[in-house]
Amino acid sequence: MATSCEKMKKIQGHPCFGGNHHKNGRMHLAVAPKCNIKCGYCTRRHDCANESRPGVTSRLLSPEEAIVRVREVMASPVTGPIIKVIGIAGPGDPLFNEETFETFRLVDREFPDLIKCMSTNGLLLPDKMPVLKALGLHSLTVTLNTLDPEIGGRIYSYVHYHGTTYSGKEAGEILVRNQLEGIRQAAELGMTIKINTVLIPGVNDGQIPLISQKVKELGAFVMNIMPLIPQADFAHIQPPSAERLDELRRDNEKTIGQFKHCKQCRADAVGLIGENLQLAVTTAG
Ligand SMILES: C[S@@+](CC[C@H](N)C(=O)[O-])C[C@H]1O[C@@H](n2cnc3c(N)ncnc32)[C@H](O)[C@@H]1O
Ligand code: SF4
Repeated sequence: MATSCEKMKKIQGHPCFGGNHHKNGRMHLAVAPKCNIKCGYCTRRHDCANESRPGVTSRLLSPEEAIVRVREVMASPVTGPIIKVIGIAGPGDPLFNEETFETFRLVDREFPDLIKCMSTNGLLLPDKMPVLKALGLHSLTVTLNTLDPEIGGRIYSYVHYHGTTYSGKEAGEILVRNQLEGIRQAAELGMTIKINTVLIPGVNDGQIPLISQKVKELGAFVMNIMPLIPQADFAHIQPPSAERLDELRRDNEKTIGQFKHCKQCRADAVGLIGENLQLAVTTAG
Protein backbone atom coordinates (compact mmCIF):
# COMPACT_ATOMS: atom_id res chain seq x y z
CA MET A 1 0.00 0.00 0.00
CA ALA A 2 1.04 3.62 -0.60
CA THR A 3 2.99 5.71 1.92
CA SER A 4 1.07 8.63 3.48
CA CYS A 5 2.92 11.08 1.20
CA GLU A 6 2.04 9.10 -1.96
CA LYS A 7 -1.51 8.79 -0.71
CA MET A 8 -1.86 12.56 -0.21
CA LYS A 9 -0.46 13.19 -3.70
CA LYS A 10 -3.05 10.83 -5.16
CA ILE A 11 -5.94 12.40 -3.22
CA GLN A 12 -4.87 15.77 -4.63
CA GLY A 13 -5.26 14.28 -8.13
CA HIS A 14 -8.72 12.85 -7.49
CA PRO A 15 -11.54 15.26 -8.34
CA CYS A 16 -14.23 13.26 -6.46
CA PHE A 17 -12.30 13.29 -3.18
CA GLY A 18 -11.70 17.03 -2.99
CA GLY A 19 -8.69 17.06 -5.39
CA ASN A 20 -8.56 19.95 -7.90
CA HIS A 21 -11.83 19.31 -9.75
CA HIS A 22 -11.29 22.25 -12.14
CA LYS A 23 -8.10 20.66 -13.43
CA ASN A 24 -8.21 16.91 -12.83
CA GLY A 25 -10.65 14.63 -14.60
CA ARG A 26 -11.85 11.07 -14.37
CA MET A 27 -12.88 8.38 -16.80
CA HIS A 28 -15.67 6.01 -15.79
CA LEU A 29 -15.67 2.62 -17.49
CA ALA A 30 -19.13 1.04 -17.74
CA VAL A 31 -18.06 -2.59 -17.50
CA ALA A 32 -20.22 -3.77 -14.55
CA PRO A 33 -23.87 -4.42 -15.53
CA LYS A 34 -25.18 -6.74 -12.79
CA CYS A 35 -26.23 -5.78 -9.28
CA ASN A 36 -26.78 -7.93 -6.21
CA ILE A 37 -29.21 -5.63 -4.37
CA LYS A 38 -32.15 -3.44 -5.34
CA CYS A 39 -32.25 0.11 -4.02
CA GLY A 40 -35.74 1.64 -4.15
CA TYR A 41 -34.40 4.68 -6.05
CA CYS A 42 -32.38 2.90 -8.73
CA THR A 43 -33.23 2.63 -12.41
CA ARG A 44 -30.52 1.40 -14.72
CA ARG A 45 -30.98 2.05 -18.39
CA HIS A 46 -28.81 2.13 -21.47
CA ASP A 47 -28.81 4.33 -24.57
CA CYS A 48 -29.64 7.52 -22.70
CA ALA A 49 -27.08 9.77 -24.34
CA ASN A 50 -28.54 13.00 -22.98
CA GLU A 51 -29.32 11.90 -19.48
CA SER A 52 -26.79 12.49 -16.73
CA ARG A 53 -27.39 10.58 -13.55
CA PRO A 54 -25.95 7.50 -11.82
CA GLY A 55 -26.62 4.14 -13.45
CA VAL A 56 -26.96 5.56 -16.98
CA THR A 57 -24.60 4.51 -19.74
CA SER A 58 -24.65 4.66 -23.55
CA ARG A 59 -23.08 1.27 -24.00
CA LEU A 60 -21.65 -1.47 -21.84
CA LEU A 61 -18.00 -2.20 -22.51
CA SER A 62 -16.11 -5.46 -22.23
CA PRO A 63 -12.73 -5.17 -20.45
CA GLU A 64 -11.00 -5.40 -23.84
CA GLU A 65 -13.15 -2.59 -25.25
CA ALA A 66 -12.58 -0.56 -22.10
CA ILE A 67 -8.80 -0.63 -22.42
CA VAL A 68 -9.11 0.49 -26.06
CA ARG A 69 -11.18 3.50 -24.85
CA VAL A 70 -8.59 4.28 -22.17
CA ARG A 71 -5.85 4.27 -24.81
CA GLU A 72 -7.89 6.64 -27.01
CA VAL A 73 -8.69 9.00 -24.14
CA MET A 74 -5.12 9.08 -22.87
CA ALA A 75 -3.76 9.71 -26.40
CA SER A 76 -6.18 12.59 -27.03
CA PRO A 77 -4.75 16.14 -26.55
CA VAL A 78 -8.14 17.16 -25.04
CA THR A 79 -8.59 14.43 -22.45
CA GLY A 80 -5.13 12.86 -22.07
CA PRO A 81 -3.60 15.63 -19.94
CA ILE A 82 -6.54 15.91 -17.54
CA ILE A 83 -7.51 12.30 -16.84
CA LYS A 84 -5.96 11.20 -13.55
CA VAL A 85 -8.49 8.63 -12.39
CA ILE A 86 -10.03 5.47 -13.84
CA GLY A 87 -13.28 4.73 -12.04
CA ILE A 88 -15.70 1.83 -12.23
CA ALA A 89 -19.13 2.78 -10.90
CA GLY A 90 -21.60 0.56 -12.64
CA PRO A 91 -24.03 0.70 -14.19
CA GLY A 92 -24.56 -2.12 -11.62
CA ASP A 93 -22.32 -3.01 -8.69
CA PRO A 94 -18.64 -3.31 -9.64
CA LEU A 95 -17.85 -5.96 -7.01
CA PHE A 96 -20.55 -8.27 -8.42
CA ASN A 97 -18.94 -8.32 -11.88
CA GLU A 98 -15.64 -10.10 -12.62
CA GLU A 99 -15.16 -7.71 -15.55
CA THR A 100 -14.31 -4.99 -13.01
CA PHE A 101 -11.21 -6.79 -11.78
CA GLU A 102 -10.10 -7.77 -15.28
CA THR A 103 -10.47 -4.15 -16.46
CA PHE A 104 -8.38 -2.79 -13.57
CA ARG A 105 -5.67 -5.39 -14.33
CA LEU A 106 -5.55 -4.30 -17.99
CA VAL A 107 -5.44 -0.60 -17.04
CA ASP A 108 -2.73 -1.14 -14.45
CA ARG A 109 -0.52 -3.00 -16.92
CA GLU A 110 -0.48 -0.08 -19.41
CA PHE A 111 -1.21 2.97 -17.22
CA PRO A 112 0.17 2.27 -13.74
CA ASP A 113 0.07 5.97 -12.81
CA LEU A 114 -3.70 6.31 -13.21
CA ILE A 115 -5.53 6.21 -9.88
CA LYS A 116 -7.85 3.21 -9.61
CA CYS A 117 -11.19 4.04 -8.06
CA MET A 118 -14.42 2.11 -7.50
CA SER A 119 -17.95 2.77 -6.22
CA THR A 120 -19.89 -0.02 -4.54
CA ASN A 121 -22.89 -0.80 -2.39
CA GLY A 122 -20.39 -2.63 -0.15
CA LEU A 123 -22.18 -5.98 0.12
CA LEU A 124 -19.18 -7.93 -1.22
CA LEU A 125 -16.44 -5.76 0.27
CA PRO A 126 -15.25 -8.24 2.93
CA ASP A 127 -15.25 -11.09 0.35
CA LYS A 128 -13.37 -9.12 -2.29
CA MET A 129 -10.95 -7.14 -0.12
CA PRO A 130 -7.96 -9.42 -0.90
CA VAL A 131 -8.54 -8.88 -4.65
CA LEU A 132 -8.84 -5.11 -4.21
CA LYS A 133 -5.63 -5.09 -2.18
CA ALA A 134 -3.80 -7.09 -4.88
CA LEU A 135 -5.06 -4.67 -7.56
CA GLY A 136 -3.75 -1.67 -5.61
CA LEU A 137 -7.14 0.04 -5.52
CA HIS A 138 -6.54 3.55 -4.20
CA SER A 139 -9.98 5.12 -3.77
CA LEU A 140 -13.16 3.45 -2.67
CA THR A 141 -16.65 4.91 -2.52
CA VAL A 142 -19.23 3.02 -0.47
CA THR A 143 -22.92 3.91 -0.56
CA LEU A 144 -24.16 3.75 3.02
CA ASN A 145 -27.70 4.99 3.47
CA THR A 146 -28.50 3.75 6.96
CA LEU A 147 -27.04 1.96 9.97
CA ASP A 148 -30.48 0.69 10.97
CA PRO A 149 -31.46 -2.68 9.40
CA GLU A 150 -35.18 -1.84 9.70
CA ILE A 151 -34.72 1.30 7.61
CA GLY A 152 -32.50 -0.77 5.30
CA GLY A 153 -35.48 -3.07 4.75
CA ARG A 154 -37.45 -0.05 3.46
CA ILE A 155 -34.67 1.22 1.20
CA TYR A 156 -33.60 -2.12 -0.33
CA SER A 157 -36.30 -4.37 -1.74
CA TYR A 158 -33.86 -7.29 -1.77
CA VAL A 159 -30.26 -8.30 -1.07
CA HIS A 160 -28.86 -11.30 -2.92
CA TYR A 161 -25.93 -12.76 -1.01
CA HIS A 162 -24.11 -16.09 -1.32
CA GLY A 163 -26.93 -17.64 -3.35
CA THR A 164 -29.84 -16.57 -1.13
CA THR A 165 -32.19 -13.61 -1.58
CA TYR A 166 -33.15 -11.70 1.57
CA SER A 167 -35.69 -8.94 2.17
CA GLY A 168 -36.85 -6.68 4.99
CA LYS A 169 -34.81 -6.32 8.17
CA GLU A 170 -32.75 -9.44 7.40
CA ALA A 171 -31.59 -7.91 4.10
CA GLY A 172 -30.72 -4.68 5.94
CA GLU A 173 -28.74 -6.58 8.59
CA ILE A 174 -26.53 -8.42 6.09
CA LEU A 175 -25.89 -5.34 3.99
CA VAL A 176 -25.09 -2.96 6.86
CA ARG A 177 -22.84 -5.52 8.58
CA ASN A 178 -20.80 -6.08 5.40
CA GLN A 179 -20.64 -2.37 4.55
CA LEU A 180 -19.21 -1.46 7.97
CA GLU A 181 -16.78 -4.38 8.02
CA GLY A 182 -15.68 -3.56 4.47
CA ILE A 183 -15.07 0.10 5.31
CA ARG A 184 -13.07 -0.91 8.40
CA GLN A 185 -10.89 -3.31 6.39
CA ALA A 186 -10.37 -0.82 3.54
CA ALA A 187 -9.28 1.87 6.00
CA GLU A 188 -6.88 -0.57 7.64
CA LEU A 189 -5.33 -1.22 4.22
CA GLY A 190 -4.84 2.53 3.71
CA MET A 191 -7.46 3.07 0.98
CA THR A 192 -9.00 6.53 0.68
CA ILE A 193 -12.69 6.15 1.42
CA LYS A 194 -15.64 8.29 0.44
CA ILE A 195 -19.11 7.55 1.78
CA ASN A 196 -22.07 8.29 -0.49
CA THR A 197 -25.33 8.72 1.42
CA VAL A 198 -28.47 9.29 -0.60
CA LEU A 199 -30.72 11.61 1.40
CA ILE A 200 -34.23 10.15 1.14
CA PRO A 201 -36.58 12.58 2.92
CA GLY A 202 -38.81 10.88 5.47
CA VAL A 203 -36.80 7.66 5.29
CA ASN A 204 -33.17 8.17 6.37
CA ASP A 205 -32.86 11.86 7.45
CA GLY A 206 -32.28 10.88 11.08
CA GLN A 207 -29.49 8.49 10.10
CA ILE A 208 -27.17 11.11 8.60
CA PRO A 209 -25.42 12.21 11.86
CA LEU A 210 -25.13 8.58 13.00
CA ILE A 211 -23.56 7.58 9.68
CA SER A 212 -21.10 10.49 9.67
CA GLN A 213 -20.00 9.64 13.22
CA LYS A 214 -19.62 5.92 12.51
CA VAL A 215 -17.68 6.26 9.25
CA LYS A 216 -15.36 8.83 10.79
CA GLU A 217 -14.55 6.32 13.54
CA LEU A 218 -13.94 3.62 10.93
CA GLY A 219 -11.45 5.81 9.04
CA ALA A 220 -13.40 7.23 6.08
CA PHE A 221 -11.92 10.36 4.48
CA VAL A 222 -14.93 12.27 3.22
CA MET A 223 -18.74 12.05 3.04
CA ASN A 224 -20.96 12.91 0.08
CA ILE A 225 -24.60 13.49 1.01
CA MET A 226 -26.45 13.18 -2.31
CA PRO A 227 -30.01 14.34 -2.96
CA LEU A 228 -32.49 11.65 -3.96
CA ILE A 229 -33.38 11.67 -7.65
CA PRO A 230 -37.00 10.48 -7.32
CA GLN A 231 -37.57 7.48 -9.58
CA ALA A 232 -38.49 3.78 -9.49
CA ASP A 233 -40.15 2.79 -6.15
CA PHE A 234 -39.23 6.21 -4.71
CA ALA A 235 -40.65 8.23 -7.60
CA HIS A 236 -43.31 9.66 -5.27
CA ILE A 237 -40.83 11.06 -2.71
CA GLN A 238 -40.15 14.80 -2.85
CA PRO A 239 -36.36 15.34 -3.19
CA PRO A 240 -34.62 17.43 -0.52
CA SER A 241 -34.26 21.18 -1.17
CA ALA A 242 -30.82 22.69 -1.79
CA GLU A 243 -31.16 24.52 1.57
CA ARG A 244 -31.85 21.28 3.45
CA LEU A 245 -28.86 19.62 1.78
CA ASP A 246 -26.60 22.58 2.66
CA GLU A 247 -27.83 22.54 6.24
CA LEU A 248 -27.09 18.82 6.67
CA ARG A 249 -23.68 19.15 5.06
CA ARG A 250 -22.85 22.09 7.35
CA ASP A 251 -23.98 20.19 10.47
CA ASN A 252 -22.01 17.08 9.58
CA GLU A 253 -18.89 18.93 8.43
CA LYS A 254 -17.92 19.11 12.10
CA THR A 255 -17.75 15.33 12.21
CA ILE A 256 -16.29 14.47 8.79
CA GLY A 257 -15.31 16.50 5.69
CA GLN A 258 -18.17 16.95 3.23
CA PHE A 259 -17.77 16.65 -0.54
CA LYS A 260 -19.94 19.29 -2.21
CA HIS A 261 -19.05 19.12 -5.92
CA CYS A 262 -20.73 15.81 -6.76
CA LYS A 263 -22.68 16.02 -10.02
CA GLN A 264 -24.17 12.51 -9.72
CA CYS A 265 -22.33 11.33 -12.84
CA ARG A 266 -23.22 8.71 -15.38
CA ALA A 267 -21.50 5.31 -15.33
CA ASP A 268 -19.53 6.30 -18.45
CA ALA A 269 -18.59 9.94 -17.74
CA VAL A 270 -15.28 11.25 -19.09
CA GLY A 271 -13.56 14.56 -18.31
CA LEU A 272 -13.87 17.11 -15.56
CA ILE A 273 -16.70 16.74 -13.03
CA GLY A 274 -19.86 18.30 -14.50
CA GLU A 275 -18.58 17.77 -18.03
CA ASN A 276 -19.11 14.67 -20.12
CA LEU A 277 -16.83 14.22 -23.08
CA GLN A 278 -17.83 10.60 -23.67
CA LEU A 279 -19.86 11.32 -26.80
CA ALA A 280 -17.00 13.15 -28.44
CA VAL A 281 -14.67 10.29 -27.60
CA THR A 282 -17.14 7.67 -28.86
CA THR A 283 -17.66 9.47 -32.17
CA ALA A 284 -13.96 9.99 -32.65
CA GLY A 285 -13.34 6.27 -32.01
C1 LIG B 1 -25.20 3.82 -9.83
S1 LIG B 1 -24.32 3.77 -8.33
C2 LIG B 1 -22.99 2.74 -8.79
C3 LIG B 1 -22.24 2.09 -7.67
C4 LIG B 1 -22.98 1.12 -6.79
N1 LIG B 1 -23.89 0.31 -7.47
C5 LIG B 1 -23.63 1.87 -5.64
O1 LIG B 1 -24.85 1.92 -5.61
O2 LIG B 1 -22.88 2.36 -4.82
C6 LIG B 1 -23.60 5.36 -8.03
C7 LIG B 1 -24.24 6.18 -6.93
O3 LIG B 1 -25.45 6.73 -7.38
C8 LIG B 1 -26.42 6.63 -6.38
N2 LIG B 1 -27.75 6.66 -6.97
C9 LIG B 1 -28.30 5.77 -7.82
N3 LIG B 1 -29.57 6.12 -8.12
C10 LIG B 1 -29.82 7.27 -7.43
C11 LIG B 1 -30.96 8.12 -7.30
N4 LIG B 1 -32.11 7.84 -7.90
N5 LIG B 1 -30.87 9.21 -6.52
C12 LIG B 1 -29.71 9.52 -5.89
N6 LIG B 1 -28.60 8.73 -5.94
C13 LIG B 1 -28.66 7.62 -6.70
C14 LIG B 1 -26.08 5.32 -5.72
O4 LIG B 1 -26.66 5.19 -4.46
C15 LIG B 1 -24.57 5.41 -5.65
O5 LIG B 1 -24.15 6.13 -4.53
S1 SF4 C 1 -26.45 -0.82 -5.53
FE1 SF4 C 1 -26.12 0.75 -7.10
S2 SF4 C 1 -26.61 -0.29 -9.04
FE2 SF4 C 1 -27.40 -1.61 -7.38
S3 SF4 C 1 -29.52 -1.04 -7.16
FE3 SF4 C 1 -28.37 0.24 -5.73
S4 SF4 C 1 -27.84 2.14 -6.85
FE4 SF4 C 1 -28.52 0.60 -8.35
